Amino acid sequence: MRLEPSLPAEVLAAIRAPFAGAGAVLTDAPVLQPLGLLLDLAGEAMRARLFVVSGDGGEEACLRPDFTVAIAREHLASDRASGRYLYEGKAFRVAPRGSDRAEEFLQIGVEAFEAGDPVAADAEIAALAWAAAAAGGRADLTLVLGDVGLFAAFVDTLDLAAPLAARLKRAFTRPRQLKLELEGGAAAGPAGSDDQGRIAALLAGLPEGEAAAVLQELWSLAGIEPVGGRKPAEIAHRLVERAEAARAGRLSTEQIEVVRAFLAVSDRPDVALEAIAALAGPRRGALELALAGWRARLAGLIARGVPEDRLVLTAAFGRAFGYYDGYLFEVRSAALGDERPVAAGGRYDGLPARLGAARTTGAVGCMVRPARAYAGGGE
Ligand SMILES: N[C@@H](Cc1c[nH]c[nH+]1)C(=O)O
Repeated sequence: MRLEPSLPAEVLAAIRAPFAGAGAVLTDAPVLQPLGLLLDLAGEAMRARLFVVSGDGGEEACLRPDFTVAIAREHLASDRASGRYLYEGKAFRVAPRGSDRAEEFLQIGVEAFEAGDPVAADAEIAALAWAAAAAGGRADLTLVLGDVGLFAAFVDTLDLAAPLAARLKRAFTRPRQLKLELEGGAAAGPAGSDDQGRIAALLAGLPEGEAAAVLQELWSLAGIEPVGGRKPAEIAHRLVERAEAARAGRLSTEQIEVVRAFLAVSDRPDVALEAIAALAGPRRGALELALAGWRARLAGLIARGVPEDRLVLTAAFGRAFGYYDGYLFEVRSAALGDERPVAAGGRYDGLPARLGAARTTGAVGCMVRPARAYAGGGE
């Protein structure tokens, strides 16, 4: 496993210092995490990056690729209504093929599970990440901001049929699906004329239980049985979904153009927000609200000392972690490039509920990678 280059103790102390003022409790989290859960919550895109560990007979595990899910689990187990946690420890990710990235690396971070003004907390957390990253001495940093929710709010302005809007929103975090939607091609929604499309359309008219029974009957009539594959109920469910997607239709050429224009927005935040507002369709209410939130968030960031000329808002910005559901960001160094963020974070309000939390608060956090922040280092 490739290690990071070490950094001078005083630099590490300087990078750590901003976290000391965050009012968080120092917490430890298990290095081993349940593999299935991590894939569910961190996203399939993480699979290739996980070190999988198998013990004797036990549940399959992986080395923590980051701390967010691990700390959220600790928070839930503590049964506290709210909490703010500080962590410092190693995380582990398989380096992409051909890259010389460290696979075992230090992260310092904070995760906050708190009610209260989310926009203010967003600004506080991103400013914290910025301060820690900048303490490493690099003069070439930018704070790239994005928002998983902004795309959804934008799609809602377009007045699309509900199933099409839902499909498009889901595609935001799935680049291949999004490409299909924006090519307007046959593959975006399955066509109704191929064989699968016909069966799907027929089954979609039935309750799912009955649709599954029909499939079973078809198989026994034909004297076949699918081997080792999915159960009839699951197949029926998928076919019904396909039929619904097909009925939802596709984006028109004009709509494709507007969505493309939205996704191409990447600029100084005030300019980006203007551009997005100008692209909005007739139902702009929800988007206006989101844009107002962004103005407040940006004002908060600047008030907390992040230089305005280092901010970029990128509408299409996403991260490989699947748990984000609001604003998210990376602090990047021009010397290290886009693939090696120095710090990162964002909001993931939905994660605690997905972990089984009965009561939930907001959830937001960030981490810094000291070895990358260190101006004299190379990782
Ligand atoms: N865990 C994320 C950063 C983060 C912390 N909290 C939310 N996001 C990472 O390693 O990139």
